[in-house]
Amino acid sequence: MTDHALLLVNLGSPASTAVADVRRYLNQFLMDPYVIDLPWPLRRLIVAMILIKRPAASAEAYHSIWWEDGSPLVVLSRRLQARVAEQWSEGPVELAMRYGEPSIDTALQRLAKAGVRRVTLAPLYPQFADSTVTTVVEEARRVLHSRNLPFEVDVLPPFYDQPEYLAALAASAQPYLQQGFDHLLLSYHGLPERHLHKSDPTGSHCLKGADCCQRASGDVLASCYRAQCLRTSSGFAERAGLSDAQWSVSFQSRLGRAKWIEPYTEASLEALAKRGVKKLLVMCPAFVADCIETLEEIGDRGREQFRAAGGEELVLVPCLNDHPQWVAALVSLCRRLPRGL
Ligand SMILES: C=CC1=C(C)c2cc3[nH]c(cc4nc(cc5[nH]c(cc1n2)c(C)c5CCC(=O)O)C(CCC(=O)O)=C4C)c(C)c3C=C
Ligand SMILES: [Fe+2]
Ligand SMILES: [Fe+2]
Repeated sequence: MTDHALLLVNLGSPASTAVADVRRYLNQFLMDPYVIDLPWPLRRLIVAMILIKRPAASAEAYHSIWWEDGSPLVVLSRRLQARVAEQWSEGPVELAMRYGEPSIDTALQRLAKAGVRRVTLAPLYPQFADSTVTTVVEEARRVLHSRNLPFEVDVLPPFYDQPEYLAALAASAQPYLQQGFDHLLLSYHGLPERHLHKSDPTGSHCLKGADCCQRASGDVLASCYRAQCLRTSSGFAERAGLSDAQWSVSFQSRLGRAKWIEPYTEASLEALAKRGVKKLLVMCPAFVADCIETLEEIGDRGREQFRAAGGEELVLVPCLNDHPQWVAALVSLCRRLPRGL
């Protein structure tokens, strides 16, 4: 069978580090109602305000991490696509970005031209969030409908607790853990608390007690990003042979004034340094490819914050990128887990 395609989808990056390109990208990203989940007029107003200063600041940050062949996130996702294509014998492997290029629309049209019959859509996010997974699925649904594409489509669900994924994460971190360290911080992309309340199907879970995410199960666990981050963390720590005292979890990349899920990475970096941690490892398991949020926010600014608070060395553990065990895990997950769209 060679007519079963795989469509890998990551978040996307600006086309270049020019302020105009960063503004265009941020506008598309932040106007997504799954990202800023407010009624259109209010969202338009807030995004217009963000777009006054942020494009220039973000362009500078992108410039500091940009590679000769483009955005790290896009370059690394392309490498992953190439490695996965070597193992996916069922059909073509395409890559799309939710924002910017190549779009989901372009990729699905390419697959239609290639004559595929079935598409497995793989959002490259281990943990569920409306702002990542749902928006990818809904955009694919919109394109399929508006272009009347004839595919059978299934979707890789979040794989935050899947053994292949956790084993790949542990294998990729192993060389760094072996170097010795005082503490490991698992820093995940943050989310506004409001998003967690919205996705909670019971209306009774989420942030109402200190350990609510730790105790989550069933439908609640399936929709709670924070709970899934905690599961990834404990699953990873168990496989890596870490004791509870050796690691902790935090959430980075806050934007705006709303309350985001805690603890915040900035506060954790400072608290760990003040507690006497000298050598800190940081992993970012919400991202499967290194990007501005890992390289610049943690690798540059986070390192400075940690040192300013008295820490000595912050080592950023690379994301899974195109690690061979991750490539094999992703192929295996895409064969084993997908459910109908
Ligand atoms: C309301 C704002 C945002 C939400 C919600 C959000 C969720 C979210 N994002 C990722 C993954 C990535 N985000 C990236 C960059 C980025 N994220 C936001 C805002 C929200 N993200 C902004 C404004 C930016 C742009 C950079 C900046 O100006 O600071 C990236 C990196 C993209 C790159 O080009 O490198 C990723 C990846 C997840 C996983 C997530 C929810 C869990
Ligand atoms: Fe983000
Ligand atoms: Fe929760």
